[in-house]
Amino acid sequence: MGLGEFERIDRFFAPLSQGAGGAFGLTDDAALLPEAADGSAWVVTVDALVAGVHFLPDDPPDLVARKALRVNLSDLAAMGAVPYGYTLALALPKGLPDPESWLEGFARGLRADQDRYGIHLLGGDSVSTPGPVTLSITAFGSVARGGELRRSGASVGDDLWVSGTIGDAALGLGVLQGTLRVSAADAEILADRYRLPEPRVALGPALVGLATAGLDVSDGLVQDAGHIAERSGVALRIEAAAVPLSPAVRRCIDSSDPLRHDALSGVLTGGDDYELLFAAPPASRDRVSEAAAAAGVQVTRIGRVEDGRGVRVMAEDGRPLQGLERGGWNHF
Ligand SMILES: Nc1ncnc2c1ncn2[C@@H]1O[C@H](COP(=O)(O)OP(=O)(O)O)[C@@H](O)[C@H]1O
Ligand SMILES: Cc1ncc(C[n+]2csc(CCOP(=O)(O)OP(=O)(O)O)c2C)c(N)n1
Ligand SMILES: [Mg+2]
Ligand SMILES: [Mg+2]
Ligand SMILES: [Mg+2]
Repeated sequence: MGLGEFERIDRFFAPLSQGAGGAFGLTDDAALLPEAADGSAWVVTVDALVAGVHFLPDDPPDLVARKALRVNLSDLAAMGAVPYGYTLALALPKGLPDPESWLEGFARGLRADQDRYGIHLLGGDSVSTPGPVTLSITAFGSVARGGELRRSGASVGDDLWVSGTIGDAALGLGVLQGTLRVSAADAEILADRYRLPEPRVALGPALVGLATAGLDVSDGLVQDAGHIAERSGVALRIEAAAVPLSPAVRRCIDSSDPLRHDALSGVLTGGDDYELLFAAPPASRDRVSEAAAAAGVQVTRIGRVEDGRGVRVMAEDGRPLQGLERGGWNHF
């Protein structure tokens, strides 16, 4: 006989709440959040992940756990918030072959990233499902009141910046699904970036007071840029050639048929990047660079904010890049 619901909570989850007094060791009906620090506000976000939709059904459970946590930490960073803790709702298929070893790996992944990001599990729910593994994490963080980074606020003349590199994860998914062939070394690099995003937890808070608008790129650079454009009531112009690419992604693009834009459009619209896209005035360039250097993150200027509406991605010849109609992921 395997472990029941409450033994599973005791064994795998309660230890992850140690250190957060308000979690009561996961023995009560709900958790208490402490008072927000003076002048700070709580920030809360939730993202759900479904096997076969957000991760591959046979992805290792520790990486599933860490990805679920990290995509939420990415949304906190996008608001300029410092992470505090999280709750977890987990639905496991009754027919999962070895649920205890899956849970052991899953909890190990949570532990690794809790330690890395200095956060704790505050509570959750454990249920069974006739469907695929499904989980939802709600993450809490804090930001100086009024300092939160919104999608609105970009002004004509601002620079448009992005952190890290774009497209690795989307091409990594293609590699894992067998639709993209690359060298074994590049396959590993790209697949790793798909399975384990790097939320920009230090950069986000460092942009408070510098960025005029921002978000994290989850659905695809072009589509997510569209959210800033819409909420700010401006147009965004992106120079495709300026978008930062890792060497592995550059090799994919260089080896794809120059008459087709498959690899490049996959990069610009594929999503799963979890990089920060933000606007800031040209007068702040040096301070943005210093903030990024202090956060240990590369940032690149990829365009600017203009009068108008929508997103225009320009090719090197100065004409709009074609084939980006589907700007990113849409669930429905
Ligand atoms: N089912 C829902 N109920 C309430 N709010 C939702 C729901 N789905 C999305 N939202 C809200 O809509 C906005 C856009 O959501 P989403 O595209 O998921 O943002 P993100 O890409 O940052 O996760 C967010 O403010 C989110 O909180
Ligand atoms: C197996 C698999 N297929 C496809 C994708 C691509 N994909 C699925 S959802 C998504 C967008 C991000 O997920 P969403 O639920 O929209 O997160 P949010 O924008 O709310 O942060 C992408 C790019 C994937 N990550 N994994
Ligand atoms: Mg979301
Ligand atoms: Mg987001
Ligand atoms: Mg989305």
